[in-house]
Amino acid sequence: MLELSAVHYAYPGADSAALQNISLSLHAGDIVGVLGPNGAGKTTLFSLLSGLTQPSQGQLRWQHNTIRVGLVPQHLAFYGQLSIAENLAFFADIYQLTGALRQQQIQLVIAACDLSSRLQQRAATLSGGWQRRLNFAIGILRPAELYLFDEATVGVDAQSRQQLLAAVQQLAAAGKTLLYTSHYLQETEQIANRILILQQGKLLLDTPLNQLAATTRQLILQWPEQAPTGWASLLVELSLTATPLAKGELIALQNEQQWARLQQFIVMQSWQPLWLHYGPPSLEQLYLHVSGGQL
Ligand SMILES: Nc1ncnc2c1ncn2[C@@H]1O[C@H](COP(=O)(O)OP(=O)(O)OP(=O)(O)O)[C@@H](O)[C@H]1O
Repeated sequence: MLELSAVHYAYPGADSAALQNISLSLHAGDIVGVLGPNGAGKTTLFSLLSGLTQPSQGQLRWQHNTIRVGLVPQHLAFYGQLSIAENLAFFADIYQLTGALRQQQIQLVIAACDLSSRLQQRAATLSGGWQRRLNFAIGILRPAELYLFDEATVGVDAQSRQQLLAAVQQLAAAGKTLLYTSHYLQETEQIANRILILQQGKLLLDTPLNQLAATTRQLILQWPEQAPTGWASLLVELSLTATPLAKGELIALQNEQQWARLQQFIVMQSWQPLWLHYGPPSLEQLYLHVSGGQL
């Protein structure tokens, strides 16, 4: 649906690039959790995907000519002096929604974000969590192929958050593509089927999540300096690929036999890995290791 190849972006006058050499493909039905510490480049990536900025180098290629993008921005983007209902009507006008589709979309987001009890309340007088829900509703009001959620649930109470996550999952089930940033790793783990990890503008990891974790095992290991002789050729023999991490490497295994062969090799060595984890890693474990410990 969308391909980024070798995308690079530097803000005018900045010393270093906010995004460097980002290549990835996005597909219908993907819920992609985008993780990275503050300043990693997540919001910049969303600006490029929503067309607000253009890459300094590299290309974004859409499968179809017109792709509509729904954005739930990190900063609240509605009119405080208008009520919830007036804000929804205003943005429906901006998105040029008319007739039955307009009514349908407005009703859909009111239900998805549980807004019905305060439709007439001025947005400025809502609590922080309610304002987030309105912000979320406006972002998904527009029928789109790609939806971007940037810290969409900050400050929302646990029950309402589950409702918003359910709305995200419904969009994916309807074949939409979603990118989702959150510093709540459990939340990302709950909904994402794929994880991107960014750090200092670089894409450190792009890996499938839930279903893969249930059916396959991942090995994360770190040799003291370099891998022993024979390690690389054993990986080739077993048709395995090692993805380099900030510390060590990650290898996705398809069966227990592969793990048995690797174990056999590891125990025979005169030096052992500094770090080794085998199994379906929790997202937090994976993330902390890949990013070198920065949340
Ligand atoms: N308007 C701007 N002008 C110059 N530099 C910027 C601008 N916006 C962001 N940056 C820089 O670009 C880099 C990436 O920032 P970005 O906001 O994309 O990170 P982020 O991963 O979304 O962070 P956070 O988790 O804090 O929201 C940072 O070094 C930031 O200082």
